[in-house]
Amino acid sequence: MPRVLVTEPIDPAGVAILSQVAQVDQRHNLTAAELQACIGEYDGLLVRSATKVTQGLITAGHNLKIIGRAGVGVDNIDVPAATRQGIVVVNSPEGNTIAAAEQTVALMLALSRYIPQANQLVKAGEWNRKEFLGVEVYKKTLGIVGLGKIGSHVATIARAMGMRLLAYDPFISQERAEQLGCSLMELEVLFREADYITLHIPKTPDTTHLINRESFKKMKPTTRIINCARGGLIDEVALVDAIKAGRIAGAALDVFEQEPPAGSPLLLLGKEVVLTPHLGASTIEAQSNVATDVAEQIRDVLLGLPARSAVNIPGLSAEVLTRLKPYLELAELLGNLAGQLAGGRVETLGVRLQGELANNASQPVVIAAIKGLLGPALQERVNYVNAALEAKERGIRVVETRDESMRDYSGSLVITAQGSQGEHSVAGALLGTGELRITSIDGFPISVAPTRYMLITLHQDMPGIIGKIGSLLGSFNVNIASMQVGRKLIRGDSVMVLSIDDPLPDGVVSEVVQIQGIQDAYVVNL
Ligand SMILES: NC(=O)c1ccc[n+]([C@@H]2O[C@H](COP(=O)([O-])OP(=O)(O)OC[C@H]3O[C@@H](n4cnc5c(N)ncnc54)[C@H](O)[C@@H]3O)[C@@H](O)[C@H]2O)c1
Ligand SMILES: O=C(O)CC[C@@H](O)C(=O)O
Repeated sequence: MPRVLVTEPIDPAGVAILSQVAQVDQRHNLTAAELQACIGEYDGLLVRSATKVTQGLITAGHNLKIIGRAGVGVDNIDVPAATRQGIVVVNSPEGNTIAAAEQTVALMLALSRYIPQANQLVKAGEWNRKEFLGVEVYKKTLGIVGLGKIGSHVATIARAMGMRLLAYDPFISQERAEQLGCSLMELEVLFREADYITLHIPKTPDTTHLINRESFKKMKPTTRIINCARGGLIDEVALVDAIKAGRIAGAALDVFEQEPPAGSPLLLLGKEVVLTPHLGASTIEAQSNVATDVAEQIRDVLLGLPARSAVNIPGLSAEVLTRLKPYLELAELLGNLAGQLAGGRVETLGVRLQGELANNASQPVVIAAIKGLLGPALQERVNYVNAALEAKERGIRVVETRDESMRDYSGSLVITAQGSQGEHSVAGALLGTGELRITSIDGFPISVAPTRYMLITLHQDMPGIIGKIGSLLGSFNVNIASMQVGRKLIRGDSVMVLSIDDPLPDGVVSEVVQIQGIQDAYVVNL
């Protein structure tokens, strides 16, 4: 039974799902060294935001097939390292959207009305009403940075509270922003106009310290900032200075550059700041959603099924996968065959999708062809996660073309491998029964069911040549299961495909190419 390690508390619903297919170990307080020492025993790893899934941990996780993040942000996971190792990384892109948006609005109101500080004083027996004269959000301007799932929901709530909405998101259309009642604008303008600024973007090298010392200079002294997205989007030292200097009015933070923010000067500020310990996703509903979502994907991947929200492999719905699955097998087979015919180093892989395939999601088919090409060299180290990266790192150019008009089969594929020893192309299709057929080799039409061992020759079509090959193989005790010849012209160049029952013994090919009329011969093991 596969083993899954869960390193942070998750909803029991997730554990129940994982337990259907795996032995689940919940070990929540492992140090980095302890985690490193035990990760090699596990097929799956499930984390939230606190576990740092570093390159070192991934390398030590040599049995890992999947890493699940019970939440949205995968910035605590070295996704490129996982991809290189062929490990699927999944998250729950929508499970905690509402929770994070509601926490944002709660922080905005708490900050405006000093609720945490007032609560603390009342509990301490004080009754001080003058200290807590707040501000209303009604008719104030909210600047939303990042109008994705959470930013959009914040916009919907804020609009209902009577706020004017500005947004900065270079990847969102004007039309979408208008639907949400937001005016899209440049960040500098948003800084100048907003009374509240809320961040809903991922942390990337581009967004780190997006809000910095210069940004605060552009804001109004009444501006309040909310960060319920990721620590590090705001330069915290500059933020503390800006608040102390009265350059802005305050900040509410759920996330920090370092979590927990031990020793941070933020902790010494007064009622201008409200701080929560990364609680954006901490609702019963969100935790149930994300745990279920991610556990289901881990279960599926361990069962050999696709993951619906993989961040490093194209996600496929079960319906699309059922339709594409035979074509993925075909693409892998043809990629493998073309690579073996080309021999040597392949520089360009051509993938031509024809007929109904040309209208389909092509990326998985292309990846399958690459996987087939690299399979003989990399064996099980290449999979759907890392195939494209492996090709890129080897400098293999992948060229995809489409031809919807090709109707000889409902869908067919032509894979061309061009490299140091020349170029070979193979085509294939599915029969109505779903069986795979190789339908041409180097443009010579054939119809061959692929088998494990094959001998393929390029030769001159002439009387007696088939007999000579048959006798030669017989003399090596090789049993021929089937044989087919494809030619364009009588007595012209032709291709012959022999399916054989066992691997071809050493030395056969060098004798085959001695036969008069044989131009080349290839041993293919699929
Ligand atoms: N505090 C929490 O517990 C908590 C919970 C959930 C999500 N989050 C975080 O909230 C953030 C947003 O999550 P989401 O689900 O809305 O993500 P999302 O992918 O739906 O939206 C992100 C948006 O940011 C935009 N964006 C990317 N780079 C940008 C840039 N440089 N400038 C402006 N916009 C940019 C994108 O176009 C996208 O619209 C993520 O960082 C996520 O990790 C935090
Ligand atoms: O695990 C959590 O509670 C935080 C999740 C949140 O940061 C996310 O990105 O989804």
